[in-house]
Amino acid sequence: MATSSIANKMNSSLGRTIKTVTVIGGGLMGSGIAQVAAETNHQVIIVDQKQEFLDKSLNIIQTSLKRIIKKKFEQDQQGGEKYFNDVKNRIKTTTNINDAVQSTDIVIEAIIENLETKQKLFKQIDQVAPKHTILTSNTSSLPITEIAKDVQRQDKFGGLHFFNPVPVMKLLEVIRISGTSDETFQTLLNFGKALGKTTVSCKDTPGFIVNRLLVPYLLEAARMIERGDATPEDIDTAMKLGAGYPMGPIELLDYVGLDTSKYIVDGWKKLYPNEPSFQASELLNKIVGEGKFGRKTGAGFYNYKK
Ligand SMILES: CC(=O)CC(=O)SCCNC(=O)CCNC(=O)[C@H](O)C(C)(C)COP(=O)(O)OP(=O)(O)OC[C@H]1O[C@@H](n2cnc3c(N)ncnc32)[C@H](O)[C@@H]1OP(=O)(O)O
Ligand SMILES: NC(=O)C1=CN([C@@H]2O[C@H](COP(=O)(O)OP(=O)(O)OC[C@H]3O[C@@H](n4cnc5c(N)ncnc54)[C@H](O)[C@@H]3O)[C@@H](O)[C@H]2O)C=CC1
Repeated sequence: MATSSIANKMNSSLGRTIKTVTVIGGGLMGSGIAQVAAETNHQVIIVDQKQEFLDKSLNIIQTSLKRIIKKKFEQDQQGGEKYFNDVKNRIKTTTNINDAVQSTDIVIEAIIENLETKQKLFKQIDQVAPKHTILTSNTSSLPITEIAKDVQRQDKFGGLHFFNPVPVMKLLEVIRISGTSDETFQTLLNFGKALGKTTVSCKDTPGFIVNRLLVPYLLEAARMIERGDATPEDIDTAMKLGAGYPMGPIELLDYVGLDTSKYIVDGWKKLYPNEPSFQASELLNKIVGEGKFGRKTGAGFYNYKK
């Protein structure tokens, strides 16, 4: 029988309790992470570059919360209103990173998928955050070890990879690097549980578990369109009805964001140029070049504008 090299279960009493959470980047993922953290009684601060992005983030959270409350408090309007306000009151926003990390237990970075930008950000945070603060990245594809390259507190660094939409998807991939202490790793596993997620762990390997399998599949679907093998609609219908996936691969590319998908492939191609399943899709590059990033911009492979 195979034995697991990355233990996903340790002594849960080893970890510390996370009470305050700083989410950097309030886009698709950051807003979902902030929402789930606030819904599970954590105090949350979201940081983004401009107030308008923070306003957009709060809008995403409010829309999602309303969907949840509609079901959860179907017969209890007052309870629903209280839940909505309580969650909202646990979330603050700022454009000042240094302020946002002053007294936080954990930083979850969910900014653009670019190695240099993430490295620069963590170098800055490492200098200003309190000693006990754990630093994590929600990267889809970049090595956590590389992201943490310029950080002194290697023992308090790890990967927390959430899935889109965060309030719905139950999985959290928890990644440790060689310097991550047992206490930090256990704290991250406990935190995942506190967020209501099921945790899995793997080596700091490209795409971790899910994206290592998912992204090559998504890219091959785009290449099928390029080759004229099938239409986007038929590819999506085929994978939904023939393989039981909730979304077809082309719909899912639009849902993840075509810009983010391109960053993932570009990053992998740079780091692993000879890996055949990490080759770019010309069609994906062309659509991104036209400024169509998928659902979030109203157009991608499909058009979402009404
Ligand atoms: C790129 C990376 O690094 C990693 C990734 O994230 S890869 C992407 C991973 N995500 C996926 O693969 C998503 C695949 N798609 C799905 O699972 C589903 O299509 C979906 C959950 C997104 C939507 O489900 P659906 O059945 O098509 O639509 P819909 O009926 O609107 O939603 C289903 C439920 O989720 C809820 N929901 C959907 N989105 C929501 C959101 N943002 N917030 C709150 N609730 C939401 C709905 O209210 C609904 O709840 P009930 O069934 O209890 O009524
Ligand atoms: N979209 C997806 O399905 C998933 C994405 N991820 C990862 O999460 C991260 C974020 O992705 P998305 O939320 O989809 O992107 P997004 O484009 O929706 O949001 C990114 C946000 O970060 C902000 N930002 C960029 N640089 C910043 C900086 N230096 N400081 C503060 N804020 C900054 C942007 O203004 C934007 O609001 C990426 O690393 C991505 O690979 C992980 C899981 C799933």
